[in-house]
Amino acid sequence: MASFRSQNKPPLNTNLATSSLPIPSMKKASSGGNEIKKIGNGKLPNTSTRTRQVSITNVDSGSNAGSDCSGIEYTKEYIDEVLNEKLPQKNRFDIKMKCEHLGGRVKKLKDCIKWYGEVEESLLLEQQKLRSLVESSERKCVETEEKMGKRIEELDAEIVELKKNCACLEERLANVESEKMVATDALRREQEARVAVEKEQAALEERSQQELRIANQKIESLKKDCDTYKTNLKNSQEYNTSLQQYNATLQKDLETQKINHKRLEEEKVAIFKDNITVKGLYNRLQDDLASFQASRDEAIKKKEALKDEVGCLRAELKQVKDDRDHQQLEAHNLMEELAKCKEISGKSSSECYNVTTRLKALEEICSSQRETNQILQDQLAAANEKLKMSDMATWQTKTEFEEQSRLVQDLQNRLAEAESQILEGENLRKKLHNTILELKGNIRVFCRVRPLLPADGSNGEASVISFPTSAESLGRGINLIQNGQKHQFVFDKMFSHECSQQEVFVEISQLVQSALDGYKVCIFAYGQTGSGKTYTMMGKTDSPEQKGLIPRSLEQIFQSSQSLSCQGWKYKMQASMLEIYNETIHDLLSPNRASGAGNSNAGKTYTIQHDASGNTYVSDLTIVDVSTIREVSSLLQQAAQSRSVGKTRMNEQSSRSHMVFTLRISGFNESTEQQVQGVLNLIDLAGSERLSKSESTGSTLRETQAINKSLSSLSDVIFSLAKKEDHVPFRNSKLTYLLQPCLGGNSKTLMFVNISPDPSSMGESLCSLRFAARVNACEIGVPQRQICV
Ligand SMILES: Nc1ncnc2c1ncn2[C@@H]1O[C@H](COP(=O)(O)OP(=O)(O)OP(=O)(O)O)[C@@H](O)[C@H]1O
Repeated sequence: MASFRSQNKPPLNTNLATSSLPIPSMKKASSGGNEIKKIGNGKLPNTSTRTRQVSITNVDSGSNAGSDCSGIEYTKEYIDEVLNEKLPQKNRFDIKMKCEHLGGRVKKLKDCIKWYGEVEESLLLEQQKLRSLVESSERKCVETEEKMGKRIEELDAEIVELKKNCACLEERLANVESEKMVATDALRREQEARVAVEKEQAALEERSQQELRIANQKIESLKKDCDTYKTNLKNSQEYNTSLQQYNATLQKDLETQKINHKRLEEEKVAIFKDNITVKGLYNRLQDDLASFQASRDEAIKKKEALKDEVGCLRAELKQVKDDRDHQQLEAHNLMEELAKCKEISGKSSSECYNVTTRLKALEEICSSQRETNQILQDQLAAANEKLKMSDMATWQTKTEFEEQSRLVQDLQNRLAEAESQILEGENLRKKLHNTILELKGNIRVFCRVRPLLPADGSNGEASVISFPTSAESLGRGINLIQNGQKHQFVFDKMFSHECSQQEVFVEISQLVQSALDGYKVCIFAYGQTGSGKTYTMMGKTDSPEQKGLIPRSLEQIFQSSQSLSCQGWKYKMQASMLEIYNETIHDLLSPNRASGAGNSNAGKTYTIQHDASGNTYVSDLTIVDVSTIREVSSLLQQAAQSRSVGKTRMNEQSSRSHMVFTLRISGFNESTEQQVQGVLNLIDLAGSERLSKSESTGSTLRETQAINKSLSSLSDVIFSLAKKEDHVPFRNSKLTYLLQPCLGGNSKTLMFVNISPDPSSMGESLCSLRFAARVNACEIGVPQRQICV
């Protein structure tokens, strides 16, 4: 500040110096011939107390023109001298001299006055200049002060800032100092430790010297042993080679097991078909048997009726015979009576007539009785014939029935045998399937390429996807050509565009079956939008051939649970369905949603929780008990209607959310008291897509961003698992947190990567395939069965 002031202060003395009036010096005037002596103290007369010097040399010489005062310095002493100058005594009375003397003095004084006038004038001028200088200086001073004020304010602010910084630095200093103290402590401790270590080192060195000596001795002995070791090493190498061979054999065994597995699968399918045929035959025979039994019962009934009829006829016949006998007896009596009458001809003719009439009547009755008897005899014969026939039919039916029963028994035995074979095969299948999964220890990946659609706008000729035919990647590989460069990928299974929904399902049916055996199973479909994820998972429910994996899996689960009931298994199943839309969970089975009340589940938290045994729960989610495929189908329909679907440039009916279907299966075996807890998670992910390609805007853009974010969280989790990092970022998105138990290790997980064959989608297809290849290489551990006895 001080220096600033000094820099900006106007140089006041500069002007004064140039215009300074020197005090008259004691020089002698060069002209005028008057000798001037030093007078007074060299100061101006009382007019000024200033010590400024007045010099005649600085007065304009022009102003002294006509006077002879140039070169004279008019000091006070000089004026006093002129004033006090006395006339010389000798000329006191000389008037002329006196006049001359006075004239000279007057002239000197006049010169002096003139000089002073000029000096005054110049001083006034000087004063004016100085005033204007002072004013300008004052103005400058004011300006400078203003500037300085502003600067002071700025500097004050800077000071405040600096003070803050200072406080901050002080704080840091304090921290640093405390750290320094800690470090000093640590250093001290380290130094102590170092001293201790040094001591120890010294002791160790001593000991090591000793040990070195011993070691040298040992080396000697070891050298001897070395030869022995070399021999052992050779043996070990041979052993290693044999182990490698054994490993190769195991690999071959695994391959054989796989082939066996496949064969068993085929056998199982054949047995299943046989079983179905036998069951059909059995059912037909059962129907036949039932109809035979019915006809036998009918025949027995008929026989009984006929027997009754024959009994009746026999009773009737007996009655008729009795009547006839009675009539014959009566006729006989009458005949005897007639004979007696004829003998007694003396009796009246009228009596005779009566007897004759009665006889005739009796004969008539008798003949009619005979006719009736004949009819009854015929009827009886016919009834006997019928009975005979009926007996024969009954015997025939009985024989047929016995034959059928034998056949049924035979079929039942065959069925039981087939079922036990199926059971054995099933157990073997489970064992092989689990062994394969344990050997693989990773997420399995199946790839599916959808057919070209008219909407793709490309023709098949421009095909950029091909399937290798080499032995090792047949049915597993896919080649993709982009910009003339070929990219090759191999997965666990490859489904070309020609594969039907049933062919795809056959490959996952064992996995689905594992859910009934108490495993956690997770199947999810990944791929760009419009690549066929929803088609693969849900399919077209209105067409039986195009049903997707979800309905087919559920059908299989219900069928198997029914067939396992003969082994004592009873299952309870609970279904739930949710979607994750814009990082928010929505309950797809909520009654409010179904009733079209929109998302009126406000207040529901839907938080994801995992328990200690790796089961996942979502609070407030609707869970429905299901026991038939029909119930589940209606739930699937309800959920499909509730799901958030939109139209993008890439897909007319694009799923804008991740849909998760969960079926919890609790099984209990009454005979073995075994209990299993399986979970089947079937997930249709939202499509990955590039913002630029999808041309999304507004809310669709937000949806797309949310989808891409959660899919990128999924890939972060997968890559973190692949790198076996300590921290896996499961909590970065709702999707990954929900799938944590499936991705984290103890479940059987399968990913479908869906690919579009459209050449314009090759960029996305390549990204999807690369991601899938990383997923396939990701080891997540061995799945565990949830079982308790
Ligand atoms: N294997 C296939 N056979 C016949 N048509 C298929 C097949 N896969 C997909 N499609 C058809 O392709 C179209 C898009 O399929 P889909 O809706 O399943 O794709 P997506 O991957 O689920 O899309 P988004 O992620 O947008 O929901 C549908 O019309 C579907 O019927």
